[in-house]
Amino acid sequence: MTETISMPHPQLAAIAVEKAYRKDKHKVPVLRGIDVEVNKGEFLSIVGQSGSGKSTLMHLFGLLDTPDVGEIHLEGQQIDDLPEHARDQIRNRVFGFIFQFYHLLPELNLLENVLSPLMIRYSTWEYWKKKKQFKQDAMEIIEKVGLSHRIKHRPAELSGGEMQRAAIARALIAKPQILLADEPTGNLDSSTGKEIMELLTNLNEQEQLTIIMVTHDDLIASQAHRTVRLREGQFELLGKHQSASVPA
Ligand SMILES: Nc1ncnc2c1ncn2[C@@H]1O[C@H](COP(=O)(O)OP(=O)(O)OP(=O)(O)O)[C@@H](O)[C@H]1O
Repeated sequence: MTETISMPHPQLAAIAVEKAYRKDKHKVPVLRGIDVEVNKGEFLSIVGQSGSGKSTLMHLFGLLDTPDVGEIHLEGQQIDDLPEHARDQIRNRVFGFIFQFYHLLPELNLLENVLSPLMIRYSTWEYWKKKKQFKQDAMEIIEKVGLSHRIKHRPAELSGGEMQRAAIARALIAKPQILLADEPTGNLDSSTGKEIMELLTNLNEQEQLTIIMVTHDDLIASQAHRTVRLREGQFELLGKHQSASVPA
């Protein structure tokens, strides 16, 4: 009798994913058969030339868009074909997003920005009932990203690095399992970028937070466990970095 060994599923996977956009009457292929598996606790970086489809792939992972062909799986289950409300729930509860230009709300202070995902997730009544706990959680996260001295500041009163830290705190308040970071250091000088990378690496190592990061910068990319390069709509595997261990 042959014994079947069931392998654990990767946390997130793209399977034979294709995506094209329409420009005038033409179909412009961007992703032409992407296969990638990401394990829990892994830090993956995605590099590639401008226009190679990095953000498109992140949008597909985070259920902000759907593939034309292929599937996105979470813990072995297809998620790209779920009804919209189920996709919304997964997007809000599983994924955290950070972007190159932070996307903080200018009229809210830092603490309010960090709390904003919870204001959206819960009804007004539920939010007010749990507000004390939420505020305490937010203060802990703000301390973790090193911004306790800035809670009343609005985004315009923060530096670029501080705004990115605030955006990271806002992503963390919803306790995501996977952080999708699109050019998180793209708007920062190199030493501030290094500090943000230290913060992301700590979150990955200490909290087993899975991170998928898009970057133009090979040096930044090399701090992840593994880098994949998008070229002509497909992945060119670059392999594991020597310096970091990849969770099984
Ligand atoms: N909504 C859209 N409609 C039409 N074309 C799009 C759309 N989004 C992206 N594209 C096109 O798809 C291609 C890939 O875009 P994408 O933003 O994924 O690339 P990228 O690798 O992230 O680029 P960059 O590094 O410059 O941010 C580009 O040619 C872009 O113009």
